[in-house]
Amino acid sequence: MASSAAATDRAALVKEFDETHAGVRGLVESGVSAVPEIFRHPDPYASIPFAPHGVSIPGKSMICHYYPVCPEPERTMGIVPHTDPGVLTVLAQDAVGGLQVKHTAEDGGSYWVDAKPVPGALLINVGDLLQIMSNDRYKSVEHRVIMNSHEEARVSGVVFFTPGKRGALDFYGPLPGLISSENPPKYRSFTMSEFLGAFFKQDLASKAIIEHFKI
Ligand SMILES: O=C(O)CCC(=O)C(=O)O
Ligand SMILES: [Fe+2]
Repeated sequence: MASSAAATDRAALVKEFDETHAGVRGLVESGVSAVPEIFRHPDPYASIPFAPHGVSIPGKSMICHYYPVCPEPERTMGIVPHTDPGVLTVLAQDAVGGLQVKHTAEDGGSYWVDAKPVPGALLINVGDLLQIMSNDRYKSVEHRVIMNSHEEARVSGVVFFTPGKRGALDFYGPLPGLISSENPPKYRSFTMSEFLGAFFKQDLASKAIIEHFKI
């Protein structure tokens, strides 16, 4: 994150620029070919461990899924049951539907519930890392996609948020503030490279990562 001194300097420079009334067109007309410093924003996520990842910020990745029309949808699966490995997932689906979430009832029995498409809505999934960081306060959600249409292809867009800090000394595990003698850690700590290594070694099996780091 930029220091407050740097932020103040930038604010002063922007004000000075505004007062010239040159505007961006003025800059172009005077032949400026590189983006001036005042238009370059400091990375607001630089000091945040769970930074979302855009063009240059590690920790966020986007996948778009295309599920083609299937002549026998009941004989296949769009995506097999799994939990997402990261902290949070943000998902947008079209109107075709097919996403299902596993619900476990109080008697321990479980069944699949349709996550019906709602126009304009984004769906947020808790991932394995959030389950670990919260020491099981939040549980990662098991989900799958069934092929439920004979006529229409399905499209979804998914953004996975994972920690941006991936150094050899950046450890993850249950957050210290949540741990006490009544609530001892249920998971050991690990680096992101160990976590991602464990994820890529397994197939998509639900909760496998959670089990891997359990104490
Ligand atoms: O397509 C969907 O609705 C779900 C995709 C998904 O679960 C995933 O990419 O992890
Ligand atoms: Fe998923």
